[in-house]
Amino acid sequence: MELIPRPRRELAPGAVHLPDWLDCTEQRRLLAACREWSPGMRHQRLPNGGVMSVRMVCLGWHWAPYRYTKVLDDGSAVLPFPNWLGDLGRRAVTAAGFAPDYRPDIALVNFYDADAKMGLHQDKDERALDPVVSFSLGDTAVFRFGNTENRGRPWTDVELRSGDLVVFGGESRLAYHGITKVLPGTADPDLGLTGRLNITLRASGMD
Ligand SMILES: O=C(O)CCC(=O)C(=O)O
Ligand SMILES: [Fe+2]
Repeated sequence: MELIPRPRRELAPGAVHLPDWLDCTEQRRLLAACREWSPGMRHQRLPNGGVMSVRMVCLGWHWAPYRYTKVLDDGSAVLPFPNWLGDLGRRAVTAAGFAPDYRPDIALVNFYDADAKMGLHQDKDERALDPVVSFSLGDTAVFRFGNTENRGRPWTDVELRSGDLVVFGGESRLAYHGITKVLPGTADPDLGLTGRLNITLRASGMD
């Protein structure tokens, strides 16, 4: 928690940053769940031959760049998307000012070590255009939120700290965004996480 509270901020129309949205108890609960999911974390190989620096595990639908599947490459089934995470997602979109009838069925759980980044990209493999919800835990990271046209400016850089919520939907649903750097050692030692976790929720629009 911050000594001086950071204000809620619109990053672009339809994109909102709510600092310290998860309290310490909720952060711990989410971290404990991530630890249960973490044995499935992998560095994803991209079709262009690159390998992502984050380690990722998916719930509900597996993101096999750049499409969603129910089965992983090794033939195992994707982990289930828990109801409580959907409830948390509904609370999050409501807090951000979006309609509460949100039914996310995908979570991407990303782990960033000190050197991991995520290049600017659009979340555009979903068939639905419901908002994306993002929760951050652990080390602070610099989140770049751009525009829907291309990877260039205008963009806004914002620090995401443990407990922060970002929701982007509406006109910003297909905006380019990414993580330019993690600030190692910035996590509250009491949380007990070295590195950063980010959990994004999406609605697939698929059965
Ligand atoms: O780590 C973040 O804050 C962003 C993650 C992200 O953009 C994604 O998983 O698509
Ligand atoms: Fe994304």
